[in-house]
Amino acid sequence: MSKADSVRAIRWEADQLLLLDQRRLPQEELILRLGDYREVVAAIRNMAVRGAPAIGVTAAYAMALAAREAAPYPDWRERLRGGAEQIKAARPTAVNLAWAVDRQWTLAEQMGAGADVATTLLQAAHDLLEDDIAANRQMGAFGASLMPDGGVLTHCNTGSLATGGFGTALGVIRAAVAAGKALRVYADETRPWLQGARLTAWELQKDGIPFSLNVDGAAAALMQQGLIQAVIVGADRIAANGDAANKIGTYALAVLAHYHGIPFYVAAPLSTVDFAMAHGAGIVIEERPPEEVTHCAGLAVAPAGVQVRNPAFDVTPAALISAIITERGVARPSFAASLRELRGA
Ligand SMILES: CSC[C@@H](O)[C@@H](O)C(=O)COP(=O)(O)O
Repeated sequence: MSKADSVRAIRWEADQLLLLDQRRLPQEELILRLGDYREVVAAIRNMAVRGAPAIGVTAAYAMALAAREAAPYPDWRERLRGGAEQIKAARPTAVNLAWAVDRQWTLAEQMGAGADVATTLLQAAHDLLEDDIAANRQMGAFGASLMPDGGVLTHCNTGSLATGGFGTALGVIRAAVAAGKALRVYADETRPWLQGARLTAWELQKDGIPFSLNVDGAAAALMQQGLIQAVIVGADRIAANGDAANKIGTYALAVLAHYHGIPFYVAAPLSTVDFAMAHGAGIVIEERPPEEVTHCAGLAVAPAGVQVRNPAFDVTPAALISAIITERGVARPSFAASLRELRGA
């Protein structure tokens, strides 16, 4: 496989959706071949594919598969609507999922009798994948100059694996390195799924970008030691006022960055902004199974029967965010007006 900035974790081949199984990385590059939208729903739910933009693109392909199944029947619209509801329910927090399903549904609804809904939705999914990569490259172009010569802390995985390709926050880091910035990445391991240790480290190593991996709890000490000059993360849903939901632990980093006077950046496409949601308090936070916390690689690390809280995301208040980097430019506080302007409303 080539450098990780061009890794394609989501592909369409021989009438099937191919997903690089992110649960198996970095040990194994296993490709899942899915021909039924229900299998795709399971892959989103069980984290074989994850990351907000990647989930959105995958959901668009799931809609194409559902359309292919429904198309021969006179009641294809009802069948497709049933599929759309299942796909939408796979995970609740990343707005890109519902956004992609709604886009595909609207397209299908507009089609007249005899139209080839399956082919149309498949082409729309291909377009969404290419648009996502283009958006990431644009974010990189807008965000590179914000990156310092120095330490950049990031959380979770926001790279090629979390998107159609290239990445959001990791895309900005890639673009900054390509532009000659002498930066070093500090990657949080990101408990409990270890997206930082397993996925971000895999991508950075493939690209030859200088980095080190740290446990999540080390972030404060790294900042105290003067090693971090900026924090950059992705987002799963950004409210209209700029409050941003992202992987659990992100809010803690924003508080720490504020205390240490370090800029805190969010990089996300405009499809991650939920303009219908006024504040972050309305964002539904996914609560995942307790075993993700009580077990590590199948081994129990906590006494049996303990009570667990396992929120997968938290919400960083807009007041702690220095800038939101999008494919149309950089939004600055106050974000409500700045984001609306970028959207073009
Ligand atoms: C470009 S990805 C942005 C976010 O989706 C990412 O930071 C994140 O929180 C992913 O969570 P995950 O639970 O791995 O899907």
